[in-house]
Amino acid sequence: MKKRFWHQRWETNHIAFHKSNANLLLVTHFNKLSLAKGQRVFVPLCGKTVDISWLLEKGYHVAGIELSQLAVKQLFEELKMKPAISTVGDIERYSAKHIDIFVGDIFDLTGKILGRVDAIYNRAALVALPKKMQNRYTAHLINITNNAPQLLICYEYDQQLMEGPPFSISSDEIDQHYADSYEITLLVRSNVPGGLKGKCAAEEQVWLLK
Ligand SMILES: C[S@@+](CC[C@H](N)C(=O)[O-])C[C@H]1O[C@@H](n2cnc3c(N)ncnc32)[C@H](O)[C@@H]1O
Repeated sequence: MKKRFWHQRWETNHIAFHKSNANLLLVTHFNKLSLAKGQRVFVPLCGKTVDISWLLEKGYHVAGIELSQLAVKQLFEELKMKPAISTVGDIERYSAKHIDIFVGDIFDLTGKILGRVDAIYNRAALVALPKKMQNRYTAHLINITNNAPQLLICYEYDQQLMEGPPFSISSDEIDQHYADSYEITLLVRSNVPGGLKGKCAAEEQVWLLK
């Protein structure tokens, strides 16, 4: 996906991926990461997800990265927080109490800029990237977070029936991306009611990578 694609999505408010309630799979399975309050959760490709608000309410600190400055401005408005804005290299950082959101391309984000990460919440992120970017993304994420444990939410469906995003990720692909770095557990696999985008049968899967 070209960066322009995502900027246009935000500019035209074409953001069906954005949900108004915290993701039920996050709420149900986040405790499997065994984090203590005050630990820092990284939300890659975060958009303005209300999952960030849920994490903050539960007492976690949050870091995120998002390409669209518009999305990040809306996120802080909706959180009713006034961020301090600074620039580090090609990246802007919007910071407020217990939250740092970086604005820019995740591939420009280094481990040093990101800082400590205790866990990753990876929803609508890996599946948002085309196949040819996925290897680079998963390796980069492991590198900049020092192999932090992850809660990863993916879809699996017949990619011939629908174009992404979201893209389909098979169990074999999960193994290819993560088996060298993590112990992989499939927490849940369930059918998407009505199919993905109402178009094709799909499964949603939650993976715990520790
Ligand atoms: C499908 S949306 C998901 C947003 C969020 N995770 C959620 O659950 O609502 C994918 C997001 O990734 C952002 N994005 C795409 N490519 C990116 C990149 N290379 N670096 C940072 N963000 C990116 C897009 O702007 C978009 O907001």
